[in-house]
Amino acid sequence: MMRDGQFSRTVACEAIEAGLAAAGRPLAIAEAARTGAMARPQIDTSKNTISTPDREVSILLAIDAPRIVVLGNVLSDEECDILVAYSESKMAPSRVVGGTEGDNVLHDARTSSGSFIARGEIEVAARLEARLAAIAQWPVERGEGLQILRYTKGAEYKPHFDWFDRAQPGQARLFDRGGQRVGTFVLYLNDVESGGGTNFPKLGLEVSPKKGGAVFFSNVTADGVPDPFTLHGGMPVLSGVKFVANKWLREGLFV
Ligand SMILES: O=C(O)CCC(=O)C(=O)O
Ligand SMILES: [Fe+2]
Repeated sequence: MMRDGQFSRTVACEAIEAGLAAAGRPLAIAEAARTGAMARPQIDTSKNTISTPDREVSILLAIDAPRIVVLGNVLSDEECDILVAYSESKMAPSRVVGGTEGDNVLHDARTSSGSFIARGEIEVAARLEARLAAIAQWPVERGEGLQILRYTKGAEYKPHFDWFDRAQPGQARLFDRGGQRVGTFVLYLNDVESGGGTNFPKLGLEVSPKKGGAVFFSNVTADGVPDPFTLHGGMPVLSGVKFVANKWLREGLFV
């Protein structure tokens, strides 16, 4: 594409992505076919650790399909504390995507409180975003901001999918800004006294919250279609409090 007589790859990519989104096509898959790039976020689990620009992250568990990777040492204790302190002042009851207009609504299935930190809003967020981009080999520009959640005793998030469903009223328009949610990081920001694991009921798997650790899962299969085995939830907190940060990775640019 020409702009001021020069070829602009960014502008060309944006135009292609906008066209594919309008046609309802999976962006990352089509782009992967065209450029040889990856179709979904990918974590290299061939070694026991991953080097990021500023931190060695450890791999604690890896499952191929659905793709799930449990990670340790993703954040320092201090980074966790900063994110919790920063977000606590602006917590509001969590909502789920569910309105007929694609809006967010209150729902019994999700009883946490939450707040958003936009990409790069604070230095710690920017640092973490660069780290997660290195871990998942997925550009920062294809990620949403951070969603911080606080679960007090008894609070939970019942099993659900993170991907958007075109067939649901109101959800189709969520694809307009960045396409499908192809990957999820749930980052644990504190140690929970009891309860509060992230469970995958179709797999019989429960990930225990561990401060600074995380679970990553790919919401789509290698073919780019939603993976029903990623059904997951936040188990009720039995004692103590639980803080997590969610980071959702999109198939296209999230701007
Ligand atoms: O709190 C958890 O362990 C999971 C949270 C989650 O799945 C979500 O917020 O979408
Ligand atoms: Fe989720």
